[in-house]
Amino acid sequence: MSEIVFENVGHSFGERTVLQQINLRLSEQRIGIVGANGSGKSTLARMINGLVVPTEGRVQVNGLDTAKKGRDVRKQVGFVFTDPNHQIVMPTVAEDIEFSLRRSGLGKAERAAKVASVLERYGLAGHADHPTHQLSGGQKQLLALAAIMVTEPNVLVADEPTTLLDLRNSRLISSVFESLDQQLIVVTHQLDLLESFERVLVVDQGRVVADGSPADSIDHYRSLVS
Ligand SMILES: Nc1ncnc2c1ncn2[C@@H]1O[C@H](COP(=O)(O)OP(=O)(O)OP(=O)(O)O)[C@@H](O)[C@H]1O
Repeated sequence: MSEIVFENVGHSFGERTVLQQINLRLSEQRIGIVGANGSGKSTLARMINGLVVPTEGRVQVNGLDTAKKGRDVRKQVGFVFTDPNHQIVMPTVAEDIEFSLRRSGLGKAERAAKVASVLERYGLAGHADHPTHQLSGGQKQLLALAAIMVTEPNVLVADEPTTLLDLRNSRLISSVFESLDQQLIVVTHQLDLLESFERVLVVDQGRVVADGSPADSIDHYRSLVS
């Protein structure tokens, strides 16, 4: 399992401090992050692959400092954005997934086999040749996830990966998450997704205010809003 370490981390956008005094050692397989809108969850998640670098302290992934080794960190950490339009780049579903393998060094047949396997796993097998712009929002979310997972990252960070999904596809993602071998860190407002996770963090006004089992953390989160 990977180890992600936050050491006295803070982040400010200009004058605005959005995260402060974050100290974490994340080595569990499945970790959830919950909290109110604007509390700093996405900023925290983006720090794990160096998309956002701390303005105070440091973040390390398996010993690599995200501020200094961003490229190497991103080879290990796949990131799925809330809005799949941010990461879909190719005209068709299969091409988009294959695009992720362009630097893999794999031959054409191996790439095709990997693409076929993730299409199947993410419920997109019937859509291989569909234009990506014609997919529904939920199908785009599945495609964005498939295009990251085909690269087999050590860590997957997903920022609200089920917001656009119907019940069936949300269950599909839930079962995919349960079967992943990789470390998984999910920011979500869908609390039932986290029931089987090892650890859940609650972020409130830029701080981690609870950190424990899903039941305890979710109780704490509920108490913040009641
Ligand atoms: N690039 C940026 N420049 C300035 N402020 C930003 C930027 N990105 C985020 N913020 C601010 O940082 C704060 C935390 O945002 P963040 O997206 O991390 O919250 P969140 O907990 O993920 O919220 P949500 O649940 O609504 O997605 C917000 O007040 C937001 O306006």
